[in-house]
Amino acid sequence: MKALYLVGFMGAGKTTISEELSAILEIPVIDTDQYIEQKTGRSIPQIFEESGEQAFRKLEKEILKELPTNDVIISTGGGVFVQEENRLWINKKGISFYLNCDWEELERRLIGDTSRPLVQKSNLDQLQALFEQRRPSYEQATYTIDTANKTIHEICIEMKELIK
Ligand SMILES: Nc1ncnc2c1ncn2[C@@H]1O[C@H](COP(=O)(O)OP(=O)(O)OP(=O)(O)O)[C@@H](O)[C@H]1O
Ligand SMILES: O=C(O)C1=C[C@@H](O)[C@@H](O)[C@H](O)C1
Ligand SMILES: [Mg+2]
Repeated sequence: MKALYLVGFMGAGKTTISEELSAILEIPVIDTDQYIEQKTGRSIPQIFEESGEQAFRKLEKEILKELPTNDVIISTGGGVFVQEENRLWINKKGISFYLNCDWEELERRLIGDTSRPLVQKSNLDQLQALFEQRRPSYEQATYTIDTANKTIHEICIEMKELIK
């Protein structure tokens, strides 16, 4: 089976859902953020701080092409699918799922977060503007999954039905 890529904004549930989907489908999962941290030995906030966002975007682009493209679930960082080159790669090599979540819910999940550099440096209006700016990119995924009022398990079953 082609790789399944989960895409969407910070807090949409990519990491959480990919872990449950991995257990249901019995295929491994790779989280691009965790992969970059392991590969570089640095945390994402550290990479942003020491090398800047552009260096992080370059790393994302590089590692995407190192990852397997069969029998795997890839949970992408929130900015991966925004870069056109990455989008083209993902949609050519695999099946992408946009986890669509309304802004009010994302805001609730992101308030107080200390692990995401873009949340640290932006106020809520700026984050919402970034979300709106990125939305047309996310909408180019193979499938859009509306996650509102659904449990993680329900979302995974919906995804499973789409690929069977
Ligand atoms: N369907 C859901 N119902 C309830 N809580 C959820 C749901 N999906 C995600 N969450 C919660 O939202 C939070 C953010 O989820 P997660 O870290 O998986 O987002 P992400 O999309 O991987 O973000 P990032 O792009 O920053 O890596 C977690 O606390 C998770 O438990
Ligand atoms: O949406 C983004 O640009 C990001 C999302 C996270 O997954 C991390 O990749 C990082 O914090 C940047
Ligand atoms: Mg994540």
